[in-house]
Amino acid sequence: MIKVVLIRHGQSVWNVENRFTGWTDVDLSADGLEEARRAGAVLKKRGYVFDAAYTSVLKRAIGTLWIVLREMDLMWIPEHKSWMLNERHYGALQGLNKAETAVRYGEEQVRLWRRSVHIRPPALDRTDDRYEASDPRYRTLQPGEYPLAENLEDTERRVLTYWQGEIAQALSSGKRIIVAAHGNTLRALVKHLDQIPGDGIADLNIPTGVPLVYELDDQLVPIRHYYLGEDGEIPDGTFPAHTG
Ligand SMILES: O=C(O)[C@@H](CO)OP(=O)(O)O
Repeated sequence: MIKVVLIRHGQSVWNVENRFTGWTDVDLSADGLEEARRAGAVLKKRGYVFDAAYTSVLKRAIGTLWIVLREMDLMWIPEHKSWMLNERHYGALQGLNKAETAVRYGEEQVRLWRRSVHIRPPALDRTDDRYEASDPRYRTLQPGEYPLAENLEDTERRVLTYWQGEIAQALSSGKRIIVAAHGNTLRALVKHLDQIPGDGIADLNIPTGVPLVYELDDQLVPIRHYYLGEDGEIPDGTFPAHTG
């Protein structure tokens, strides 16, 4: 049986400020640092060991991974970073306060921007300071590949390209893997693994800093999944919806 551990980064400073974050590279909050430390301690206590780690090029996910690996005394394992595991690009909403945006555009519009699989948030303009295509970390993107705004389907496409090209192969070759990523990146991955059609994923909110374990068969089809807390396995659905 194959196991993969997914973990959403710990709470970020923009989760606290309730801002649309996307590809903005914000730090973990004090609580987020502590969530990551606890996650590492829980994984160690439960006997988990990893051979390799995968994360995005954003410091809230990288930092979470580093803290987890430090707690587990596994800082030496190979780490693979890719923009394909970045959070969903939130376009021109990045930086705006979610509650203020709901007052301005209406709750329903904001719900669609946040949770619809098909609707994209307003696009970023290429002249906007938040358009960071020239940042060195994005130099491997092809011309036009840097997103101006993504819906969940767009995110799912790139996450699955990376999953199938890199992570699935590592899992199939027997490597024990942890993936430290983001709320919507992991929702996209869960949508794929559990074959959740259409907008069925809309109500799934993955909590920050809690290991989510997927047990998979040889074909990487899920057998079962659960969160890992201080007292052991926590069935999915017992976490309150996360709004950050
Ligand atoms: O702002 C974001 O990038 C994400 C994750 O925090 O938010 P949401 O839950 O609205 O998709």
